[in-house]
Amino acid sequence: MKARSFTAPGDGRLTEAMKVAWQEDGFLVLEGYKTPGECDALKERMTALIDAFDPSSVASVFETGAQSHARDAYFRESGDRIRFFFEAEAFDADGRLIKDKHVALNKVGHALHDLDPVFDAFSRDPKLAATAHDCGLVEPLLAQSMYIFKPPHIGGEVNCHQDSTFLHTTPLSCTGFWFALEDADDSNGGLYGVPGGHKGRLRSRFRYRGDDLVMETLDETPFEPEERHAPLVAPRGTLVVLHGSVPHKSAPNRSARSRHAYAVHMVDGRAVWSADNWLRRSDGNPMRGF
Ligand SMILES: O=C(O)CCC(=O)C(=O)O
Ligand SMILES: [Fe+2]
Repeated sequence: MKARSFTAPGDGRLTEAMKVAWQEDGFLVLEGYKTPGECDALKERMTALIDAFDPSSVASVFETGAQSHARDAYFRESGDRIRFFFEAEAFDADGRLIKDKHVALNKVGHALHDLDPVFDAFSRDPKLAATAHDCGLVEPLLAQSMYIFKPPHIGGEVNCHQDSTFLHTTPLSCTGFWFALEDADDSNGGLYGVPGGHKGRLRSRFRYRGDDLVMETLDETPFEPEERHAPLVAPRGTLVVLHGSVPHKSAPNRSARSRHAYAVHMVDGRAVWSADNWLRRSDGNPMRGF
């Protein structure tokens, strides 16, 4: 069954019905949160960033082969930079890029919100500060941002996960703010979430153990079966708020339509940030709020 959705509040403040849905479901679908013009401006800005990006400048990073040190470092250092990650199917068996770069990327991350003025303004919208507050973040800090492409035909699946796995605090506080920049549904790799699944335990943590990045199991309980996953149908402009413990995923995109989205993940400044999180920022460059 499709998840419940609401018309976005003009000022970002949640109504009582929205607060109830957020508490019960662990996600909140707010249609029309951003205008078509705001969505298009962000897409145009990303097009310009890709125009300026030369894939051959990072060729070593995308060489195929099981363990690429360059690829690993490119990812690890991306916490306070703007870096470009390709779809696996954008390369042929010899590791040559066989798609135009504009339809070959999986995502760009993870500090667009700090480093690019257009993304900064989209992310630090006062309306979003009000929504973040009403979703329980008392001192919201913008931890990471990702532009997610789900390109036509080759857009990869995102396996079921909880976002607190990747951005851990004590107590847990990670909250995702995912914006559909294009219509997203079950025909083009749209999102799915488990209503009420945020009441379950955090299953794992992706963290440093010494110099290694590891996936540590915290709880063996499997994620809910397929039939418990509701499509989070999101027309362009929709904001989907995701509780850090709610299991969610997205399907591959085999359609001819792309499915661009932009996600900002926040944590609460009152919670203690886990120093062994994968996401690291250079010294003297702390996470900031609104
Ligand atoms: O856009 C997707 O496919 C996945 C997004 C996601 O998992 C997130 O924003 O937390
Ligand atoms: Fe996620």
